[in-house]
Order: sequence, then C-alpha cells, then structure tokens
Amino acid sequence: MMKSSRIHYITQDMPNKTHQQLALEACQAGVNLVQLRLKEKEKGEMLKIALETQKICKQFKAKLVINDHLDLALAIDADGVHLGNDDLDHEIARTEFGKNKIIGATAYTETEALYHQQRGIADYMGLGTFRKTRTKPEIRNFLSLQQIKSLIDQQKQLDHHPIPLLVIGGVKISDIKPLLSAGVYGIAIASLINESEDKKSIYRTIQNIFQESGIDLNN
Ligand SMILES: Cc1ncc(COP(=O)(O)OP(=O)(O)O)c(N)n1
Ligand SMILES: Cc1ncsc1CCOP(=O)(O)O
Ligand SMILES: [Mg+2]
Repeated sequence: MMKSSRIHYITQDMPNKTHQQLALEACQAGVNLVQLRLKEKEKGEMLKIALETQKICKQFKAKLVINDHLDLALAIDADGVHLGNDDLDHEIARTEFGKNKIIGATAYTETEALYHQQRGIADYMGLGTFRKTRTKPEIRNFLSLQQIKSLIDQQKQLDHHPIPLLVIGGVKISDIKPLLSAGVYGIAIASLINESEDKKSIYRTIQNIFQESGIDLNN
C-alpha cells in the first residue's frame, strides 16, 4: 500500500484563479499533496493544466493526484488518482496504474466505507461529507462525528489493515482536533485553503493542530 499524506489539498474551479495558480499558492503554503479536481474541461485543456500543475508540484516536492481521470493520470505519470463511486472501478485502475501509485476511493456512507475496506484496493478513503459545502453542493448526505467514530471502531475489529480515512466536506479549523481525536487519519480540504487570505498561516495552523494531537506529519 502506498502511504498517503494526512492533509490532501484539492483545487477547485474559482472565478478569479486558475488551478495552476491555486496549486502554486498551496505548495508555497507548504502542502505536500495536491489533488487536481477539474470538472467540465475538454481533454486537451485538462492535459495542459495537469502538466503545468505537475511541474509546480515537482518544484515543491508535492505529490500530484488527479481526480476522476485515470487516462490523464497515466498520460502524465501522476503520483495518484482519486476515483469516486461513479468513476472507474478501483480494481481496473490498480491493474492499469500499478501497485506503487496512490489510488483513492470515496465513501459517503458507512456501507460504502466498509465495502472499500473489504475490497482492500484503495490506499485511502475520502469520507464524508462532514458538512454542507459550496464546493460540492449536490451532496446531501452528512456523516456526524459519532458515525465516523463508530466506523473507525468497526474498522479496528476487522482483521486486515484499516484503510486510512480522510474526512472531506466543509472541514473547518475547529473540526480538525475532534476528528483527529476520533481517530481519523487526516483531512481533505479545498475551500479552507482556497478561500483563505493567508494560506501560509492557515496551513501552519492546520499542521500545529496535527502536532498538538500527537501526529507527526513527516512520518
Ligand atoms: C479525498 C477525496 N475524497 C472524496 C472525493 C470525492 O470524489 P467523488 O465522489 O468522485 O466526487 P468528485 O470529487 O469527483 O466530484 C474527492 N475528490 N477527494
Ligand atoms: C470533492 C468533495 N467531495 C465531497 S465534499 C467535496 C468538496 C470538498 O471541498 P471543501 O473542503 O471546500 O468543502
Ligand atoms: Mg469523482
């Protein structure tokens, strides 16, 4: 299994910034994994954005995960791909992408999480959504802290290695400590960073919360 970062930073469509600019600013703030989340762009445009984003990530030694598109991840030899439940099957992706690449799954319910856990193909699961979010407004299913805790307990009872859980969806600074106390591996965030006036400071705050919770982000 490929080790996944505990803080996934996700780009998003924004009116005044390109995905490349967002990735650059996030890398300058210190993120070490960028998920490129492109929606409704044609293939050629996506390839150009992905290559430029990859160049930025390499400069900062950050990993690049492509959302939705295994073909694009293969074309640029990205570090990983994130595939949700309506995207390509993880087993096919693993065969085509290889065992040393990061493959992420999404779980919006406990049942989905246990399904991915049982399959044991994904390197991490994006678990959510935690709160309502403008970044993905169509999602209406929310997982409470209690539900997340119960899922972690169930994972622990299984005899195989628990797949790391990254909570996603409207995650705010004040959510991080309780989520980590509940036992989640990390968080996946878009607007918390993308809409921040001071990305370095917000990222440092996030890192400090992990540290105060006894988690070494370099390990
Ligand atoms: C880390 C992480 N977790 C979940 C998602 C959501 O994936 P998906 O359900 O396929 O939805 P889209 O992001 O494709 O709209 C994610 N991207 N990243
Ligand atoms: C991609 C995605 N999938 C579930 S919620 C979400 C959006 C996360 O973005 P934000 O951190 O801005 O809520
Ligand atoms: Mg998807």
